[in-house]
Amino acid sequence: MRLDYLSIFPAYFDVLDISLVGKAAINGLVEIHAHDLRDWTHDRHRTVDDTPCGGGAGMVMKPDPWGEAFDEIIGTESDPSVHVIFPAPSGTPFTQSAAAELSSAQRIVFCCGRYEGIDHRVIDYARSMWTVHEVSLGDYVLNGGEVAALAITEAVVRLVPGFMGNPESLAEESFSAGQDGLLEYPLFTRPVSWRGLDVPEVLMSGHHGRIASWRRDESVRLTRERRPDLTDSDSSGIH
Ligand SMILES: Nc1cc(-c2ccc3cc[nH]c3c2)n[nH]1
Repeated sequence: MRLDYLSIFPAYFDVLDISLVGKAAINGLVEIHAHDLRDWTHDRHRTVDDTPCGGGAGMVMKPDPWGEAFDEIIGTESDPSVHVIFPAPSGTPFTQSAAAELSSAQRIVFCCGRYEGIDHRVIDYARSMWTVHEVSLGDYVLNGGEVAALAITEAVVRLVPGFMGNPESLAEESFSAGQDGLLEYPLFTRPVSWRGLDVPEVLMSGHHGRIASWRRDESVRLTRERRPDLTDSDSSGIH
């Protein structure tokens, strides 16, 4: 899997060399390429923004640098196997199932906006050429797309076959299919007693049936408390 990042702050992605994603890069599972959008400007000030047509506050990212960067990084041929991701507050909420789908992609290009956003024709052009995803991380506003791109990268790459040492651990995580789309149950480890707080006895019983039942009940309880929106979804085991 090749991952490209287009941003006016490409140094945001240096952290990928440190994290587990960096390990995957060393193992050849993923290739990471960060690019400075200003490399595709031609004026002395390396301008990437301009005032919004129709007025309004702030600045909008000009289409020209994006188009020239696309030409060089992706190419000028249409290819639906290339996934181009635009993080945006107006995007479709990013989910674990979206991460799972993207984990089989061979190429993902992250377009990280700044200012008030990117000229919409950039997205329209990308849609005419590649598979485009406008995604939101959640109902809050960031200053740009970089942090969202990092979060999406981690969610996707950890699902790439061969990345996780123990793929079985993926099955029990929140939102995973193996968890029936429920939130993960509380976790405990040694010491059994810590500052007057004890591990639930059932987990020390060695009775696997009771442990499984306790964990299921806790997942259902937590999901009902914190994410009632998940309790009606087809993937959840509760209705
Ligand atoms: N979920 C979420 C995405 C964003 C986001 C994404 C891109 C840009 C570009 C300028 N501001 C941005 C904000 N905020 N919150």
